[in-house]
Amino acid sequence: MQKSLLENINSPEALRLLSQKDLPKLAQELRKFIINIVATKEGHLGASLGVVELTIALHYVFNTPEDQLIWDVGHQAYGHKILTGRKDIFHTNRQLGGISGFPNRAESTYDTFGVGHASTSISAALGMAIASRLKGDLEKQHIAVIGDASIAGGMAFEGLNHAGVSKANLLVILNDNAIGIDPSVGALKMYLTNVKKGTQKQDNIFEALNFDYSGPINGHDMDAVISELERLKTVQGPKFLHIITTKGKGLKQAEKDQVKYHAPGKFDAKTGDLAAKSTEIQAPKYQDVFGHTIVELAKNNKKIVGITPAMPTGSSLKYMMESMPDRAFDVGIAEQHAVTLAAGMATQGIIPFCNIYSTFLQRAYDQIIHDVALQNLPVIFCLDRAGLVGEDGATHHGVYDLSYLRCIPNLIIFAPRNEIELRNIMYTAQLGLDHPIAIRYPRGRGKTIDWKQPLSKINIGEGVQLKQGENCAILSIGNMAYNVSEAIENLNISHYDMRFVKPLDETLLHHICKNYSTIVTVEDNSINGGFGSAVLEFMALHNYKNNMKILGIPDAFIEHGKVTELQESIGLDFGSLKRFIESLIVF
Ligand SMILES: Cc1ncc(C[n+]2csc(CCOP(=O)(O)OP(=O)(O)O)c2C)c(N)n1
Ligand SMILES: CC(=O)[C@@H](O)[C@H](O)COP(=O)(O)O
Ligand SMILES: [Mg+2]
Repeated sequence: MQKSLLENINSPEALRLLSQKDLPKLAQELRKFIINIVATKEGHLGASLGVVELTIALHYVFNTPEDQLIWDVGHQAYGHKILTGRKDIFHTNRQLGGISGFPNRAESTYDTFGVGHASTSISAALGMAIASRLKGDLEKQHIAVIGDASIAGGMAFEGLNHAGVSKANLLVILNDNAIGIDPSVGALKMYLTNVKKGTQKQDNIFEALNFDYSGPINGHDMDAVISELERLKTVQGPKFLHIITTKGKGLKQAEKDQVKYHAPGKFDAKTGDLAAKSTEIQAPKYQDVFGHTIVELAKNNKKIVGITPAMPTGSSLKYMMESMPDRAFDVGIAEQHAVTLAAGMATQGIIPFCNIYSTFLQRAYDQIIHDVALQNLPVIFCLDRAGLVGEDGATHHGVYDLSYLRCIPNLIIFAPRNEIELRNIMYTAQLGLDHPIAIRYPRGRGKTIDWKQPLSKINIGEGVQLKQGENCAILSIGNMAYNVSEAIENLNISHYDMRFVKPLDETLLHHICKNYSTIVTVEDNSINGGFGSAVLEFMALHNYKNNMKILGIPDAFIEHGKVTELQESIGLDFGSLKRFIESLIVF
């Protein structure tokens, strides 16, 4: 039996002691290691498999961690983590208390920049490179590795634009596999395809931006990649290396179905086959309720269009893209553009459903205020993955939207407690509202098997009572209603689903404040400035002096883990809620 190379590699120093001819074998072992662990522990797969040779070559050629290596998004950095001292704990990836699924400065000196959101690497690497120059260090290398979908993001272009006129010692490596999570889109993708085919007629964009451009080269040819990196190491100023790779390289199914194997869930490490799906009838994912309902509504309302920035599969807008390709738009990783595009459409009487993950909408904050709300354009925002998302962790939890949206005039904010409410608010919004609306709903499955009920209109600003009791009133928002319902099942407590964070149901709130001495709000948003804060402001304005408690995401970044574990860790699971509520009540 041949000796394992990976077994003895616990740092890039050890890697650099290997002979270059052994590196392809190491690549094979690294792929196998990643596949074996992701098969059972889950996580992102295809992206890391695609950059195995590049990862080895980078740590082999450059003097990491002294040289600064920045991975864009970071979902492709599993090989990097394994080679930089985290092999033995890699099985804890994305689990509570385990290592993060993304590079994280707190975790390792090799993780030079925290990532998770796309298109940041060029700016960050340029910042580091300029800092090095200012400190008189002209030897240090700064390398940004960015994918073909992420380089189309506005921030990446801003970084390239600046870098091209700097003298910074920056190397941008474009890892071009022609796909993001879903196939890459847009004119830049067409340009890159033409470069690969050798049919590009115009000037090279990157050369035109003043970069020393090389490529495209085969990113799986270890010797070719190493030799080009060695050459680039000696070139000063901004450099651009274009490599071509295959997402999912080394696992047949992952190469074939690159969308599914971006993050495939559990699979058989030997065969690559996905784990069998449960045959039990399950409640739908919220994303699918959105995806099917928009198609249903759009069939009857020709003004409806759908917009997603690079998440057709994740948002399930793919159903509309398949059935109505002219009216559903994947605009690439371009949240800012998606919002203003929707605003432009709304000025012309179109009804845009702009679907963006809560965490990624943070990118488009000014556009929501300046382009949508200030002009009171009736854009319908569907904010998926609101609340705690689980294993993606701090970079991806959608726990700020209620706070950052609530202060914006004109905007209606609604959180459905279940699938039926999501359908009904989508129906209500497309009937025509005088304002923009943000509808925020969680990742994963709901609980309503029989969710496809006839559509009915929701009165804007109206909350509902779910349970009558005495002693205390619990006010929840969104699907936190489930945890609350379970927590108070055997308690004599009232429960209200307020539904709208804005406008608040003031009639209902006056009633609640007059009838209950203790009020508790429950939300899966930050306690700073969210739903509870809105209720508290109402109470202060009207001089109510009730005993008031706000439960939600504390003022801290929440790590990764299962949603139930994370809820437990911050007292939002039903057991903790029950204990908390019981402690408030004097029996
Ligand atoms: C701002 C932002 N929008 C969307 C996403 C979701 N997302 C994560 S990876 C990804 C695709 C990245 O594609 P690419 O850059 O080509 O890298 P690859 O997966 O092909 O290695 C997307 C859209 C994100 N992380 N950040
Ligand atoms: C890396 C990244 O940003 C995406 O791949 C994200 O992990 C997708 O999240 P969902 O699994 O919730 O679609
Ligand atoms: Mg790609």
